[in-house]
Amino acid sequence: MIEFRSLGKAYGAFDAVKALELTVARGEVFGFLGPNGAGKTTTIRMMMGILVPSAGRVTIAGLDCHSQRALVQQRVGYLPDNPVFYDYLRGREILQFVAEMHGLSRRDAAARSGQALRDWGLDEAGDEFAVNYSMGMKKKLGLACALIHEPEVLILDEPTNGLDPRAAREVQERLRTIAGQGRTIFVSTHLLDMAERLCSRIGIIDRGGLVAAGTAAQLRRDGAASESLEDIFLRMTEQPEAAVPAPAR
Ligand SMILES: Nc1ncnc2c1ncn2[C@@H]1O[C@H](COP(=O)(O)OP(=O)(O)OP(=O)(O)O)[C@@H](O)[C@H]1O
Repeated sequence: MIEFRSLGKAYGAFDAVKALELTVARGEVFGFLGPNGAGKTTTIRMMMGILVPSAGRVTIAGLDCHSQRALVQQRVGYLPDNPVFYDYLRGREILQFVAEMHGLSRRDAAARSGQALRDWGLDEAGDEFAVNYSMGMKKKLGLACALIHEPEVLILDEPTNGLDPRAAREVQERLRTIAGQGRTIFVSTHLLDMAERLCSRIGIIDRGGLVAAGTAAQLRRDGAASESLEDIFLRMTEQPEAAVPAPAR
């Protein structure tokens, strides 16, 4: 469903993403894990056609994410790492706008927006301007926008970043319900417990390169059942010892 073939992105001499080779199957919930600066957002932006790869390609349902990005965007729902809304629009109007952009009639868009507000617990805030929304409400509105056209693939960049534990739990529970509906989900996260609970397979990216991919059980060293996902993550993204500067004479 999602195929990365030698995908790379360089900024000058710096490789932000290096020769990424990966296949995500239809219906899979794939967790994309990596430390800060590993290349997760860069990869996701190439999937959405908003960054041009320096090498290789990524396809979704056989469509090239760069040259066929308009077709890809019809099939994909996307939550950016930092969703930005028109401050002077109300939550309901934002959903209506996004739904109509996806080709729904005004009446269908209104019905879908109302349902989305109820699904995400934003019903009472639907007529409030988005500028007044809390971080948690903005993320929920972003997820509702990503799902409004009922896409078969969801690409989520840090869906629980910046949320308090209760809001994070609510979002995770909704995502589990959505995952149960058979959609293909590609989700980047720092939250290892979320990856463990939500994802059928996990990929770990470090300094631009994919260092491992598999189920949590497959990633455990030599079948060490006691190794937590956190242990695996720390082991695979270990930094070389920092050079100790020579003492000044
Ligand atoms: N326009 C740019 N020019 C140069 N370097 C960039 C540019 N955009 C990103 N980078 C670098 O590319 C690397 C990967 O960044 P990216 O945002 O993809 O990481 P990330 O895994 O999403 O990190 P985080 O978890 O902190 O959001 C970082 O080292 C970043 O500084």
